[in-house]
Amino acid sequence: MPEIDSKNPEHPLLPKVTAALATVNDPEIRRPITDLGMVERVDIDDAGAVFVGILLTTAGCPLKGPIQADVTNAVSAVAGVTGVEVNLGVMTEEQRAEMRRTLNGGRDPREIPFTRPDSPTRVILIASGKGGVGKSSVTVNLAMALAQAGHSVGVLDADIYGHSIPAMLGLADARPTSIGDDEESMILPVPTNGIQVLSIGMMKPERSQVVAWRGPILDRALTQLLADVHWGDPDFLIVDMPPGTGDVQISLGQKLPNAEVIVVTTPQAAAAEVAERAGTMASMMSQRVIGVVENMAYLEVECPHCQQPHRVELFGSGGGEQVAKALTERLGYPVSLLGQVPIDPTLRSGGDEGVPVMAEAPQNPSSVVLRGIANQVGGRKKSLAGVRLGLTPTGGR
Ligand SMILES: Nc1ncnc2c1ncn2[C@@H]1O[C@H](COP(=O)(O)OP(=O)(O)OP(=O)(O)O)[C@@H](O)[C@H]1O
Repeated sequence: MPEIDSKNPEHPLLPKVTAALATVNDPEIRRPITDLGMVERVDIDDAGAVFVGILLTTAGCPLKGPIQADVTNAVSAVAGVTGVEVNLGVMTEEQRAEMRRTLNGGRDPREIPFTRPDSPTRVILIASGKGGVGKSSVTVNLAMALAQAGHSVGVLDADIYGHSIPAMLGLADARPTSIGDDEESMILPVPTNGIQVLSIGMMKPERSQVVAWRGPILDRALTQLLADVHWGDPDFLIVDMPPGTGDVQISLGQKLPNAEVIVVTTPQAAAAEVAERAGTMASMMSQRVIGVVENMAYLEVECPHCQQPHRVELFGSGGGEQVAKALTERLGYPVSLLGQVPIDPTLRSGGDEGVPVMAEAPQNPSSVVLRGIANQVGGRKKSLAGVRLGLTPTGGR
């Protein structure tokens, strides 16, 4: 733990106050503020009044309010403390560099942490053949269901054309915090609904701007989103891919050869055929397709005659099954249909309003199916099969 200055280091309350401060996590980094060098000083007077000096990474830190409140609450709860004053300051460039070193844990700052053989993170790419089939909706709600089941989850919106994840989570205007503004800077994903989120859309200076990256620039941007971001070794990184089989698929295929892929399709045969191509592409990049989600599978309506719920298959049927079967044959291992998500107006309105159905209506049929998919995905342990162990052969030349 970095040193904490104090006017009265022998004060009997100091160890208790320090221990209380160690229970406060930075909301973006999810580590104790005491480990991060954010507690600059703690002074305690004879009457038990505590003064805490906190250093933020940037003056405009969007979470300074919650940090100040958490510190006040934690210190107030210590027996013998009669008052708390929290002063917020800002780190120097040297202090920020020290924090980055702590967060990096000694690894090369340009290394993609998810390719390390000992990475605990399962990277799951949500892919589709066509746009508009519900890939982003599945990404957000699956991530939230995994988080609700107790997993730590990062979400990366890599859909350069339709980065809709921020709006779906009510983060349309959020901008991630950057620790430092030089070559070595580190970006912190935005915390919301128990998940950590970063989107290509958040890196644009303005919402209305179009991302027109291709080739090497796109490749570099994707590397940055994986390597220069403090993802903090979550259990899962769920990546919303652009539809189709283009530059991002190739680039992420090379950067994340051990990623797993879920293919999203709608029920009609034409969509299913395109979805098969997305699965085949993933396999060509040495990624493993772990299942298929059929979205907008049916609409449940109450029959005016018998008053029982009936399923209306608005977009046909069988697409998910067809993709799972075709990929099983083509890839030579079982690819199952993980679930059929019904059409749900709350899922749609929740996406538009920035409150995902998993938060707003966790008992809706669409939430129940998506939670079932999360249970299937989350129940499996990270497999080391096919993982490159990063061993360098010795001997020879
Ligand atoms: N099961 C569903 N029930 C009702 N509406 C849905 C459902 N799934 C998705 N939608 C709606 O369909 C639209 C497209 O969904 P979404 O943005 O998730 O698709 P996408 O495949 O990510 O699209 P894109 O590739 O363009 O980003 C959104 O308005 C979303 O709210």
